[in-house]
Amino acid sequence: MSALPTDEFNRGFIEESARFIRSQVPVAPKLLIICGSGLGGLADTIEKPVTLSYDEIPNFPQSTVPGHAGELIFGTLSNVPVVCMKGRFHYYEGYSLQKVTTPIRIMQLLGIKGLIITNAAGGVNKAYQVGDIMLIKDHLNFFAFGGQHPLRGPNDPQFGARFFPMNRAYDRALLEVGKRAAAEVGLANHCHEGVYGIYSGPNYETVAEIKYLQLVGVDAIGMSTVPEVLVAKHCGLPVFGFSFITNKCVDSYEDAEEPNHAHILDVVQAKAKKLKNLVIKFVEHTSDQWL
Ligand SMILES: O=P(O)(O)O[C@H]1O[C@H](CO)[C@@H](O)[C@H]1O
Ligand SMILES: Nc1nc2[nH]cnc2c(=O)[nH]1
Repeated sequence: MSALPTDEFNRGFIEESARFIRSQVPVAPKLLIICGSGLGGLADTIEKPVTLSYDEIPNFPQSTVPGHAGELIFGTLSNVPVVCMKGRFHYYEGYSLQKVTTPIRIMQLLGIKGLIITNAAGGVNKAYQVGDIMLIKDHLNFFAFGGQHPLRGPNDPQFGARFFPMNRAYDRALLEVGKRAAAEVGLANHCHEGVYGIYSGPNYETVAEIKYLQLVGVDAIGMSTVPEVLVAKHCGLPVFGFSFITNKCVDSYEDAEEPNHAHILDVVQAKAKKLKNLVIKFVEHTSDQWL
């Protein structure tokens, strides 16, 4: 059995980060937006931005992946105080799942009331096209089937209960708002509802793995999101999430296409404006809920 990283279970460790952030930013955020690979541009829409670099914050992990700048952007969107994480952490970077998810707990201590989570993902569902978005209605946590969990270890009841439900992890009402917002920004014909699956990475999937994912009902595959959603749900935060489909997963040995991170970042860039508009509309429609 692997050793537990004890500092990450220590509330004082997280409180120290929260205290530092409080001393630097004038307004406490109500909503956390996590930007997926290449999606950091979502933060450009924030008004009166205040930037904190991850390396200034005590105990905060550092971004190591291209397309993840490593900055927190505080400000407002539709009058809602928000914080945008331009850069998230992944298990394949070498972080424990506890470390991957500490930002959620830090932000909860700062007073956030909800989470918007985004990612770049491969389209497993054959109907999905590059450039589509998938509103996340559920996930398949392959890590948990293997006994890997960010909440493994001592439970801190001040954050949440040891045993907690996940069957409504992706808020149904927020998902409906997301659908409406997508239609309003011209994405109706490129918008799906589906199941996100987590794969550890850092490699992309084999053909056999993609065929397996198709069989078990995964619509989009990535290397993130699930640990953060687990910790958000544990501490009672409503979650809205979407995947941006950056590549079609290869499910045939005859297909010579290969996924590539630089190309994935380019694909996100090409659709950046629409995705920003989607987030703006979503926050506009839900602002009352966070204030
Ligand atoms: O999930 P995000 O952070 O968007 O990134 C996705 O893109 C990277 C692979 O290209 C992986 O990190 C995968 O998880
Ligand atoms: N695991 C995985 N992550 C991705 N992120 C973006 N595309 C992909 C993909 O095809 N597979």
